[in-house]
Amino acid sequence: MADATGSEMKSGSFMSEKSAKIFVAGHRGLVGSAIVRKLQESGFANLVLRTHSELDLTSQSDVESFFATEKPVYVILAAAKVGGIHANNTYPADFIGVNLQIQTNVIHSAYTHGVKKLLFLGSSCIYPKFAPQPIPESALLTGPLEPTNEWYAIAKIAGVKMCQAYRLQYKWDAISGMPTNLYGPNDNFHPENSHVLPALMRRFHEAKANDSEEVVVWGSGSPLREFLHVDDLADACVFLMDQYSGFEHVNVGSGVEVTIKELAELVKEVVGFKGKLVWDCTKPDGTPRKLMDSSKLASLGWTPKISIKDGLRQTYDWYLENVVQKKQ
Ligand SMILES: NC(=O)C1=CN([C@@H]2O[C@H](COP(=O)(O)OP(=O)(O)OC[C@H]3O[C@@H](n4cnc5c(N)ncnc54)[C@H](OP(=O)(O)O)[C@@H]3O)[C@@H](O)[C@H]2O)C=CC1
Ligand SMILES: C[C@H]1O[C@H](OP(=O)(O)OP(=O)(O)OC[C@H]2O[C@@H](n3cnc4c(=O)[nH]c(N)nc43)[C@H](O)[C@@H]2O)[C@@H](O)[C@@H](O)C1=O
Repeated sequence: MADATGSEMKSGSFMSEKSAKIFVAGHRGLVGSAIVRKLQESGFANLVLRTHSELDLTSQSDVESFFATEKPVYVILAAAKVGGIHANNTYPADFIGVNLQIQTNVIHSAYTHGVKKLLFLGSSCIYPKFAPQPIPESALLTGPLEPTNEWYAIAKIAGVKMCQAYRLQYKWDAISGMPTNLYGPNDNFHPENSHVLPALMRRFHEAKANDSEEVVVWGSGSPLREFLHVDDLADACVFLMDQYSGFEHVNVGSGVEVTIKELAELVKEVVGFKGKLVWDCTKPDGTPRKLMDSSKLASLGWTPKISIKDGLRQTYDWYLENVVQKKQ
């Protein structure tokens, strides 16, 4: 039965529909590739996948014809313009414009072509810069955003609201998950445009390989960040597809936060770099802290499994095998 927010609280059908056609948008990215691995491991055999060059999700007409032809039953939207603090700060028009286009096209066409359920992925940056910690879902739109990523955050907030609006008006099952900072296989290791964890992994690796004495790390080292391995996130996404059909977005975090200085020391140890760290305080720190309150997801029955130490080792092994060795 639907409640006042249009939420059908019945659940549990996704896992029993292993042959249903599922469109994972962004399947070659960090998150999309982990979701594909998880779905395949769980026995889903009818995935429909398109690379960016096969289907540009910013094109409304191409997205429309894709949905009209393929008619997927479920959609997981993991395609977006994504980057770290520098990329967000440097390309604000792309971060707001491309993300609004992708999510508007996919959400609207999915609804129009009879998709049964859609999962939209936002980010912890939707919350105010000085939100209460840990940040509950109810903190959304209660204060000003962090300026380094407000353009991206506004697009993501619009995505959450679009899912809620379609649920209210059409009783359509669109849900949103808000992941914390993620890492793992298929991350973006670009030296400037990536997130902190892959950026440092690459910088320490290259410094070790070149016998450099020091590595530059951005900012003061004092900001706190919560990291979740992407395989845990993928597991949570499948769990939400199966078990959650509510109006409100759901935080997906690990509950474990470290300072950027602690993170740098951890990555340095995993990589085996023996030199020193130099802090570049001309670079922005961004938000001081963004620990998510993931108690709602825990009360639904999901908790993460991968510790940051294990996750870092696994990611560094993946980086050595798939990035370093392939270049040689
Ligand atoms: N990484 C993180 O720490 C976090 C990520 N998230 C969210 O998770 C989702 C996935 O992020 P993540 O996997 O890290 O990002 P990635 O950059 O690793 O992957 C994004 C994917 O989207 C595809 N894509 C981008 N633009 C288009 C387009 N116009 N048409 C078709 N495909 C496109 C990319 O293809 P191509 O590379 O070929 O352009 C890529 O495969 C995003 O919604 C992001 O906001 C949330 C919190 C933290
Ligand atoms: C997931 C989230 O990611 C972004 O927000 P962020 O958490 O601030 O992202 P970040 O990983 O880039 O930085 C985290 C911290 O780390 C410091 N830092 C040190 N050295 C490097 C470094 O070499 N690269 C980067 N990128 N940061 C560095 C950096 O100065 C900052 O203090 C959003 O824009 C948005 O995309 C979003 O939703």
